[in-house]
Amino acid sequence: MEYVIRNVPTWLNKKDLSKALERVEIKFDSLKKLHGWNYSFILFSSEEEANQAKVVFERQKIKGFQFELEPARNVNKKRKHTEYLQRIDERIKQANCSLTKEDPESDSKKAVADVVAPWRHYSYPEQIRRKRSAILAVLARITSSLKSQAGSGSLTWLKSLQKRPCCTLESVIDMPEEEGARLFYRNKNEFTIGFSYKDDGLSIETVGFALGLFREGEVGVASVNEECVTTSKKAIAIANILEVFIRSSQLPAYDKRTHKGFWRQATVREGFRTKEILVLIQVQTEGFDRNIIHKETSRIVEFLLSSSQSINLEVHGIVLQEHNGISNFVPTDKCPITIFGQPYFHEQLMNLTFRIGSLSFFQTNTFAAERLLNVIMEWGELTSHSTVLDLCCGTGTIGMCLASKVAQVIGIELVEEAVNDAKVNMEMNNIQNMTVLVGKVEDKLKTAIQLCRSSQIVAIADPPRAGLHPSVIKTLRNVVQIKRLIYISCNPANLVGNAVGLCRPKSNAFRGEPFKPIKAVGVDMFPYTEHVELVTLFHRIESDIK
Ligand SMILES: C[S@@+](CC[C@H](N)C(=O)[O-])C[C@H]1O[C@@H](n2cnc3c(N)ncnc32)[C@H](O)[C@@H]1O
Repeated sequence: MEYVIRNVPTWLNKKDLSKALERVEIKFDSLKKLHGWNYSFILFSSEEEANQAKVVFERQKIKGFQFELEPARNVNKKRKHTEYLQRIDERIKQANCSLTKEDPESDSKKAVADVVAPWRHYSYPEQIRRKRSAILAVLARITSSLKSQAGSGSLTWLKSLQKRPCCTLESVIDMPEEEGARLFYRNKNEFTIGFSYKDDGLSIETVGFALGLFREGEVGVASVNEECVTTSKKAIAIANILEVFIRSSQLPAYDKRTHKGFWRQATVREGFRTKEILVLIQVQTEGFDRNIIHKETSRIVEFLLSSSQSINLEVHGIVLQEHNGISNFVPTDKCPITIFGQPYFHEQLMNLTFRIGSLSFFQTNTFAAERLLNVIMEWGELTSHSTVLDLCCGTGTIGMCLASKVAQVIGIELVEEAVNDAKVNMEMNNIQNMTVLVGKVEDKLKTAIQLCRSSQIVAIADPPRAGLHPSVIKTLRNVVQIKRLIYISCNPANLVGNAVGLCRPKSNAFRGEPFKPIKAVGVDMFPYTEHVELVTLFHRIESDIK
C-alpha cells in the first residue's frame, strides 16, 4: 500500500526520516525520499499500519514538522480524458519550460545523472583505478574458488598463487576524452516513459530514466539532460522531442503502478560513424481504441521527423513494439512493426559495415568495441588454418572482423533477428567463410563443432551477463582441438563460475583436460559507471597435469 508523506523538510534524507519514523513506532515496509523533495513515498504492508501512522502524524510533530499522509494514487489521479485535454496547453508550456529553462544544477537533473552516470563525480584515472581493483578481486576469487575444488593440487600452476589473481591483468584500456568514446558514448539508450512528480504533487508525462527501482518504491521518471554524460547527445535530443509529444498525446503514458497507459518505453539506437538513427517505441495496447492508436502513432512519426529535422538529426527508422506484459524488458521475441523507414540502422567497425535490427545486440560503445577487437585479434594468434567459434555472436561483429585472417568462422546466436542481420552483414562485407547457427549455444555447440574443418579451433565466448551455461563449459573442455579460448565478460563477477568450470581438474563431470588463465585485460566500455568489459585468455594445459 503506497502513500505519500507531505510536509517533509527537503533537507531530510531517507535514512534520517526512516529513523525518525521508527522512533515514533511507525511500521512500514520501505521509504523513498530524495534530497530536495518535500514529500516522501512510503510503503505499508496493511491499511492498519497506514492508519496508525496517520494517527501518530496528527498527534505529534516529527522533527518539528506536521506530517500528513495521503494515498499515493492521489498524486497521480487518473484524469478523465476531457480534463486531460484541457490541461494540455498548460502542460506543453510547462514542458518547454522545464526543457529549456531548468537550472542546470537542479536536483532532478543531478539525480537522473547520478542514476545513469553514477561515477561522474570520480576523476577518470580514479574510475580506471577502481575498475582495476574490481577486476583483480575477481581474478583472485577465481584462484580461491579453484583451490577449493577437489583435486586442485594436481594443477601445478595454481600452487604458487596463494591468494593472488589467477593471471596477470595487463591493463584496463581507457577511453580518450572525446564525445563518443568517454563522453556521451552509448549508441543504445533505453528511455522509460512515465511520470515525474513535482513538489506540488502534480505529475507530468516524462521520457527519461527511472530514478530508482520500482520494487523499492520509486515510481518517478526524470527527463534526460546533458548531465547524463553516458547518453549520446542525439538520443538526449530525441528523448526530449518524444517527451514534448507525449505530453500532448491523446494516449496516456504508462503508469507502472496500475499497469495502465499506452506509451511505455523508447529506445534510441545510432550508428556513430554512419549517423543513422533508429527509434523503437514500446507501447501497451490493451484497452485502447485501434483508431486512436493508429492516429497517434502516425502523429508521433510526423512530430519526431519534423522536430528532429529542425535540429539536423536524421531518423532513419521508427518501429513500434506492442508489449502488454508487466516486465520492463524489451522482449526479443515480439517483432516490432515498422512505422517509418527501415527497421534497422548501420554502424561501421574495423572498416566493415554492420546492419543492426532494433532487437539485435551491438557493443554499446563503438570506439571501445574496436579496442576490444584489437585485443581479440592479437590474443587469438590466428592463422589461415584456424577455425573461429564465435559463441553468442549477435550480428556477427567479432567473427566477421576475424574472418579474413582464418579458414572458417562458425557463429551461434540465440536471437533470430540478429542471425538474419549477421547473414546480411556477411553478404554486405563479402565474407564467404562464415556460417551462423540460430539457437542457444548449449543446444547448437555440438553441431557447430561437427562443422569445423580445422584442427586448430579458437573459441571466443561473448555471453550475456549471466555467463555461459555449465553444459557449454563441459562441451568446450571435451573438444580437444580447442587449445585457446578468449572469454569476454560484460559482468566480470559472473566469470568466476565459468572460469572455475574451465580450469578445475579433470573429473567425471568435467572430462576434458583443463584450461589455464593466461592473461586478462579490462576494456572501459562504460565510462562513468562501475561496469567494465573483461577479456581473459585461457590456454589448454595438457602438459601441466601431473
Ligand atoms: C554480449 S552479447 C555479444 C554479441 C556479439 N558477440 C557482439 O560482439 O556483438 C551476447 C549475445 O548473446 C546472445 N545470447 C544470449 N543467450 C544466448 C544463448 N543461450 N545462446 C546463444 N546466444 C545467446 C544475445 O542475444 C546477444 O546477442
